[in-house]
Amino acid sequence: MTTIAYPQATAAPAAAPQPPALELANVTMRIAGLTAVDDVSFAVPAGRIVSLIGPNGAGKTTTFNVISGYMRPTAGRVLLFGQDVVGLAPERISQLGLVRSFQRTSVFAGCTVFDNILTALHLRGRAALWQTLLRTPAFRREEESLRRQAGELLDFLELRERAAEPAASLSYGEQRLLGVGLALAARPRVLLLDEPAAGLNPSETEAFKAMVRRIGERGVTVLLVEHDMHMVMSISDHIVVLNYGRLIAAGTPRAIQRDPEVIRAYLGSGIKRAQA
Ligand SMILES: Nc1ncnc2c1ncn2[C@@H]1O[C@H](COP(=O)(O)OP(=O)(O)OP(=O)(O)O)[C@@H](O)[C@H]1O
Repeated sequence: MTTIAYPQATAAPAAAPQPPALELANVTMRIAGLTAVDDVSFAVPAGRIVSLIGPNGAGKTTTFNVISGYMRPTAGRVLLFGQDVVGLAPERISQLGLVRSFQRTSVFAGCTVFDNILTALHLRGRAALWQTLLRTPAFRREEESLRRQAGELLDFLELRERAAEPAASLSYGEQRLLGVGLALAARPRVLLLDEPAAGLNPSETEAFKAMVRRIGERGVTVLLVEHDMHMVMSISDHIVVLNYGRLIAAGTPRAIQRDPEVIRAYLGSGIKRAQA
């Protein structure tokens, strides 16, 4: 089990130890005779930004699928704040606070940017169907509150100016930001981001990096799969490296950039770019 050493926050001596936000313990996933994830263990402490990197086919997406409940691992445990979530449906895991934002944009293109966020917030709303249908005072109060939250979320995403426009009119980068906004509307405690920088131009990547940092500052734990090493090295508190399904290294960005096995397996000649 790879233990990730973080500087300890000062805590009262008697405080009960907090479980990590997410922990994988000896997770193995065999698919059609191939071991896509091979006895992988790592922990993601609450409130940190951790990246999962490795060459194509290393098992990153499969690991995400196992964590989020889309695949049941052949062996091992996945603990969300100490609770084993193996065998739970993805929707249940999402209700427990682990939300995944997909590689492909998933916005409702024909709706306005505001309505996209409002709809996503409604999915987590508390009003019962009968309250919604009858438009009871409780429903109207909740609607007002959700509209206010949608505005706040758009401020957070720096998309408020585009609120009234159809999502389809956003640039690709803005659509990716909105896609993360939809995931944030589910109020995640842990957010999984699958290649958020794929296809973004450099300025869009910068905007995305800033947003991931802001998400982390709000106390949301982030686990990121990403090939853009500039992004990974600049925003991660910690990095976990997979190769052929096995964990080959885990450490700070600085340590990972100097790890001979990681350089050999993945960073290779890209190391200079990653350090730049
Ligand atoms: N549904 C599947 N059926 C068969 N093989 C699969 C399936 N999903 C993943 N694999 C195999 O498992 C291995 C790990 O794939 P995975 O997609 O998890 O890697 P990855 O690190 O996410 O790669 P990439 O960076 O290219 O997205 C690969 O050899 C892949 O071909």
